[in-house]
Amino acid sequence: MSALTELAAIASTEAQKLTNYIKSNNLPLPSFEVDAPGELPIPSTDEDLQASKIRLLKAAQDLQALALGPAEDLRWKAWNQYNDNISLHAIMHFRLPEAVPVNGTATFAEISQKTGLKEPLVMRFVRHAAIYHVFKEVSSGVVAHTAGSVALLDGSSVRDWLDMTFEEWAPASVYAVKQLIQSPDSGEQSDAGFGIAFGGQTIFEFLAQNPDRARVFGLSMSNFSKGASHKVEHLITNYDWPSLGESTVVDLGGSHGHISLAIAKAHPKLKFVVEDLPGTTAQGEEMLPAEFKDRISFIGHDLNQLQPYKGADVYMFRSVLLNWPDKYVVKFIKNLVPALKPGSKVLINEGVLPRPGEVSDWDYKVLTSLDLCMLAMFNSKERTVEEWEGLFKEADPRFAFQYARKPEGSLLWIIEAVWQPTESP
Ligand SMILES: C[S@@+](CC[C@H](N)C(=O)[O-])C[C@H]1O[C@@H](n2cnc3c(N)ncnc32)[C@H](O)[C@@H]1O
Repeated sequence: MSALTELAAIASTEAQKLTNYIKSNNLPLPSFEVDAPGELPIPSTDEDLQASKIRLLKAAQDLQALALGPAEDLRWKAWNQYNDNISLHAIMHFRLPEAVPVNGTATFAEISQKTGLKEPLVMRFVRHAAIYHVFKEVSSGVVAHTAGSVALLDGSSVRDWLDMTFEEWAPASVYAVKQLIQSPDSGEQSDAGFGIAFGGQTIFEFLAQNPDRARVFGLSMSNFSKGASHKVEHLITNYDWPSLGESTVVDLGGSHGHISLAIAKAHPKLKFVVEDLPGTTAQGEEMLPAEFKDRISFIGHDLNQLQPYKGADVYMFRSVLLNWPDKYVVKFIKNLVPALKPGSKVLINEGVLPRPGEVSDWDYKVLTSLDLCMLAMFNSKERTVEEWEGLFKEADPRFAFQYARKPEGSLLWIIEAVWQPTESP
């Protein structure tokens, strides 16, 4: 068997297995049509089916690479990644999805009239995006939605993510390598690719001055936390919250408070203090449902300053420290010390960089690309377990590192250290 036929056989076997499950459970089959399911309808808890899906994805990706050969594969990968995004970015920015009725059609001229984008440009963007099933041209010049274009409608979960990717993350990635040439030894966020693209600002300085973009960033984080690998449920069910009783948890870099809110719903005895930069916490306060106002409060706080809330039981960093170079992570942990009481826990819920083969191919791809994204955006990185442990030691040897474990299906690990001031010098 050639590698090509072997991969095709794997793809066929796995696709059949997934289809059998979907059919035997009378679930909707995946398609590009407007009424297609939002995701492959297989349970996130079924490891066997999830592994099957990952083998299918890997086989499909490798098939394309082999069918093209190495030079052409690289040529088109690099080229398409940039150009595909032009049509998608334009479709999002000029709100083309809103200009087409979900179960009807609109002409290029009608879309142009509603969006203000010139008709020839509407045609170019729609025809290009339709290649990857975002819209379809049902007859010449007449456009209908697909599952992909519906996913971009206002209020959909992926829209903010794409918005943030196009507006902030993509320009940063273009300059990632330039940063390594200009300032290879820098330990500063402001030197990252983002800084080169945005006049020396860090993303957080930029967001502080652009509340509209801060809102999109916050919503993206909240949506990301709903994706299978970053679901907050992994943290809710795999950390021993019940043993804390009536405790207070400080959620550092807690954005609009969506993580605290989700944990608060599941564990009614806990109280939360969400800390973030003042603009973000002000937005979070506005968005907080009234029934949680007695259990969730907000403090505008810069991680660079000493921790203002003293004596909490848990200080939690979730998806925060990966944004910072090592010296800042050490500083942020040190800044907690004067506020800690013996037994206070520092809980970290962040990615851990695995070695090749330690996690599925899909997870490995997500984590390594997140690692590079951290480089471009923040001059930072994803870390190994040993690196996490080392950062606590460097911050203060009186932290007792407890464990780092990965909940099943989650890309975010649960890492805990306890403040034990009497046990070490
Ligand atoms: C990647 S988001 C994570 C949000 C949330 N914890 C989650 O899991 O979805 C990082 C957060 O850190 C906040 N942040 C960045 N710099 C900060 C600083 N100097 N002080 C406090 N928070 C900061 C950002 O505003 C943002 O909300």
